[in-house]
Amino acid sequence: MSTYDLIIRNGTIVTSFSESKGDIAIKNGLISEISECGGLKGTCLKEIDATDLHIFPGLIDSHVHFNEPGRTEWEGFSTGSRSLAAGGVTTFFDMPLNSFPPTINKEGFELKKKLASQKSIVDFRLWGGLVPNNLNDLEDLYHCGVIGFKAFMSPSGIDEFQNADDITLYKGMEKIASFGSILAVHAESTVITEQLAEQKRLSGKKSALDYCESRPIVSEIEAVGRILSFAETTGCKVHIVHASSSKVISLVTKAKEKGVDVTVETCPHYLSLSSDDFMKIGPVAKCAPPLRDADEVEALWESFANGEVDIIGSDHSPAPPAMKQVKDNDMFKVWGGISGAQTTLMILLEEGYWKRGIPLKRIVEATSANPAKRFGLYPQKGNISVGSEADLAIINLNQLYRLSEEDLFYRHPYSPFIGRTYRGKNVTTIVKGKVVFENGKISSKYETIP
Ligand SMILES: NC(=O)NC(NC(N)=O)C(=O)[O-]
Ligand SMILES: [Zn+2]
Ligand SMILES: [Zn+2]
Repeated sequence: MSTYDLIIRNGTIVTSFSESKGDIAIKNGLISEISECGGLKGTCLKEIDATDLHIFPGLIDSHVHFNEPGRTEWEGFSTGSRSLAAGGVTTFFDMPLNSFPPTINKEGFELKKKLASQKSIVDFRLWGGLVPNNLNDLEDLYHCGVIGFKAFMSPSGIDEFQNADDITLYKGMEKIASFGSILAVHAESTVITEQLAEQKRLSGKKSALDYCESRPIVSEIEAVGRILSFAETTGCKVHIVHASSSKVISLVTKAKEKGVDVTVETCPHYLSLSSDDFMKIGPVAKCAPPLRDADEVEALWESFANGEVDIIGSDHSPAPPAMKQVKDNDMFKVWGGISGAQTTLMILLEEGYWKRGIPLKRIVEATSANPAKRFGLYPQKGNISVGSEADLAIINLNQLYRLSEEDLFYRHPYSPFIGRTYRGKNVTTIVKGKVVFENGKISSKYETIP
């Protein structure tokens, strides 16, 4: 008779391609058996009854800014990873900024890796940066094991992480293609956004609406078109992050049809908040690209439903509260970034599954299977199958609750979603077989923040 570390019984197991009831046995951090309910024979150290609950592969959040080292007071791996665990996320990919130093060379990578290994309670990978003057560091970063490279096409808001000019992009992409790696891009046009911002400044216009108008959808379309042409020429794999509009997504779809190796991410905030919400909620909802109007939000859901959105990432990019407050009535001066690491799944369940009838399989695909596939982690991650890592989120789809500040594990517990009501809550999170979140709490072993 087998002995297991953990058995989860009677849950509905959801993957990107199937949904069925069953039991899951875990040993040494891996899924060692899956059977029909009641079919598992053997003993175990711990058992979880998942009757009436759904089991998803743990989410993979391929886009967070935890800002450690250097700006740990903005977030950090301890608080950031706990918020992910609460939200059912079992792996994150940390962006190469806004940490100091940024992850643009081997030293920066090793330092961040050490800190994340000590402090994170979920699994992680690190992005490397492509910035002007670090072309000679890309190969080292690749050998360090970066999950991919990230570049900005417009200013990042952080002096030590400069946006890449076209030559840096093009040459960087030639190199990245030579290793078979991938470039993720923040695609907004510097020319368009800076000219429009300057016009607003000269006419004294600084409201939330003015900020949105200074970063129109066409600015994303122009930048995405440019990066796609570089991708076609260099053969470099490209991943467009935080597309705010279905118009950007369809540009990517057309490029895929032409054979360009490109994928696209959008974020829960673009799917659940509009520019009108931004006017009402204020600076906590400021991000770049900005929130769009309600018709755009609906069109983005269409792109999500029909599979054109490959990946959902949170783009969790917090800052200290003082930087998220309006000073001099000027929205342009507020830090651009939304805190969303903890809320991805609940938003997709409420707004997608419950309100718009999006199948759970599609949600699993965009939050887990696709990021695992795109970044070379599938099927060890992103799936529930024998031999895959036991990264799981156990979800009560019917649990109704109102999000409050006390629910948030962030270093600074603000969020544009506070006060909203959601159906569907992650109740237990398992990372490589270890229960890190249970019954609405971080497991006692991980409670103390280092
Ligand atoms: N420096 C940042 O963290 N920027 C982020 N800020 C946003 N999206 O508002 C981003 O991903 O571009
Ligand atoms: Zn960005
Ligand atoms: Zn980001």
